[in-house]
Amino acid sequence: MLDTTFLVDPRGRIVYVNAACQRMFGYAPEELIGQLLFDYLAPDDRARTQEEARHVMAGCPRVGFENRYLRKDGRYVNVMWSACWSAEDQLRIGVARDVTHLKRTEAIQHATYAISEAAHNATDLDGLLRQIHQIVARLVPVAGLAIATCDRRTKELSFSYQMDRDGSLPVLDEPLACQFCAQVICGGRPMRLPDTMLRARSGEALSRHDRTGWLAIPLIAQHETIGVLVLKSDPETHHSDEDRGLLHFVSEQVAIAIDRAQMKDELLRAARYDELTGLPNRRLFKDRINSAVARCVRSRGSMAVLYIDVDDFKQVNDALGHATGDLLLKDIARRLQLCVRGADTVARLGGDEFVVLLEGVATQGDAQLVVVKIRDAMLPPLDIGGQSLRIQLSIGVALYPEHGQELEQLLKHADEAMYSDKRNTGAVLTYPAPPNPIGGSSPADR
Ligand SMILES: Nc1nc2c(ncn2[C@@H]2O[C@H](COP(=O)(O)OP(=O)(O)OP(=O)(O)O)[C@@H](O)[C@H]2O)c(=O)[nH]1
Repeated sequence: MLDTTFLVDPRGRIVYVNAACQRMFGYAPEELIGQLLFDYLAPDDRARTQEEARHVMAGCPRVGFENRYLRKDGRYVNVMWSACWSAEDQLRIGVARDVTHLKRTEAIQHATYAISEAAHNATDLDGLLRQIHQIVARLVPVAGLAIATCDRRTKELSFSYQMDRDGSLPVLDEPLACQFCAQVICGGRPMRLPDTMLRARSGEALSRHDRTGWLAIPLIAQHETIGVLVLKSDPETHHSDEDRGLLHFVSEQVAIAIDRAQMKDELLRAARYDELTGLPNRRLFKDRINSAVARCVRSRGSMAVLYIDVDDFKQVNDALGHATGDLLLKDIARRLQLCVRGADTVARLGGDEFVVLLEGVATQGDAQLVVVKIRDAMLPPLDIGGQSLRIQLSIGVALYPEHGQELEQLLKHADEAMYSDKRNTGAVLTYPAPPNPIGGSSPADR
């Protein structure tokens, strides 16, 4: 028979079981007869199974109750029961069907569906990784989970997500974890953290804590390894071959979901940030200034906009090359950011033009304090490949509401003020710090 038939007395003791139990539970009939069936139950399923047995013994035959038992080899078997009570014999008659395979298929289907739903609904990569943790934890025993992802451009590996069961703690110390993940990426297949690597870290015999199991599965999307899924398991519940099979299958869906989320994040970032400097671009700046205007209208607040242009920047490109010009722009962006508060916005409009949004600044005098700070920050020359570059900025200020009550008016005023500043100061960009202005550009020329 494919199914296992049990006869169980009112106390739950097995009175009879057929030979099919050997295949399903790993025990021969003589090993089970006389034992309590309850003792073989998965601990999590005990309470509801007792409840179900009471029901059956009250004279309600049932078909379709499911629970799990621990086999002799330590694996779980999923069982579906048909059971009834014989009052005459004072025996519970149960026919057990092995539905482990069915359950596994169901679990894979659920996980696949849940992952694609999470990929669809998650607003960002962080949210997606949190949901993936929950989905994996429903599939196999997980004490903690980490996800390492490769940077698309640099190919550097870093941990984008690490979480223990209790919601805290980095999962594995970082250098060891990176070394382990690098090995998994090279091998291209799931791998358990070898004890030798743990010993190399602790330098002695492994403690119970160190015996925690670590299983890493490469995340492969479009034939490329994009990261590694690292699972922590308690010393008592190392992942079985079946768990590994499940994880291997699910990891393919996880990889696709992460790949898509990364791409979406990148597209969103590219649409809002300047690639060279990492500063907000014109579009994001407009959003920020519009929100700031709305806040000012509500709270009768004030703000200032600084329009900044690098004097004679073209000559850096012409004389020292575009790459040097790029480095200079990056350094200017960095220095500008150091001059303002976290709540302020520094953005690059394009080329050598930057803007700064200073919320809560009401007067020309207050804005000028920041202008002076910025000019001071640009005083130290930048050293690029032995070239000492000095720069000068032209800066124009517009105040809300004095010079405009909306974005375009404010930018126009600040731009005009910047040109007026350029006319007044003249260009003094020098490299490698010679005394004369470059290229004969005089304020009158512009
Ligand atoms: N290296 C580099 N140069 C850029 C980039 N974007 C624009 N530029 C260059 O920046 C220069 C901008 O020059 P302008 O603002 O027109 O002129 P300028 O030399 O700064 O002169 P003034 O503005 O009158 O002081 C042009 O040569 C552009 O080609 C960039 O991303 N990297």
